[in-house]
Amino acid sequence: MRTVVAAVIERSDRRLLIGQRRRNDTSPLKWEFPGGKVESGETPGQALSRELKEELGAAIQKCVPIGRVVHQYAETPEELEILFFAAAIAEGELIPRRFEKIAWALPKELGDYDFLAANAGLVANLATGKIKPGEILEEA
Ligand SMILES: Nc1nc2c([nH]c(=O)n2[C@H]2C[C@H](O)[C@@H](COP(=O)(O)OP(=O)(O)OP(=O)(O)O)O2)c(=O)[nH]1
Repeated sequence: MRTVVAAVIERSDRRLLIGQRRRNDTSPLKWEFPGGKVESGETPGQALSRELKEELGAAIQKCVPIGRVVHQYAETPEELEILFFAAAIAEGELIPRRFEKIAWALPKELGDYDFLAANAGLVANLATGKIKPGEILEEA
């Protein structure tokens, strides 16, 4: 089983950062949270920091686990364990290096985006306010 880490980043206006996969990626043009596969020798936290730097030029300041999903996509052989985190990043411009595009969406707008299948449960919990990443980070 391959482990993937992904970050839910909330801005001061409550919007969440989401990224659209590129046309030539697996699951083309689907939306996801920034992140990627944990490489050997890395902790999940280290992998999250590396991915956010690579994908967006962003520096993680804090992260707290908010969910775990095991999912197998039909088009890929490996089963995935996806670890979701609420994360805070340092202020500064984001440079989308690996996404078709990025967006800042209100939780209630998340349903308008075509997310990867494994994200359905988390997206529902964010959209209904059952999971509030900003509050979770503040309380941690
Ligand atoms: N970054 C990220 N990946 C996710 C999320 N949800 C979800 O199912 N995934 C899946 C998509 C990919 O299969 C895998 C992340 O792999 P990756 O982004 O590092 O690498 P990749 O697209 O090159 O992987 P691959 O499928 O082409 O092998 O996890 C999510 O919210 N964020």
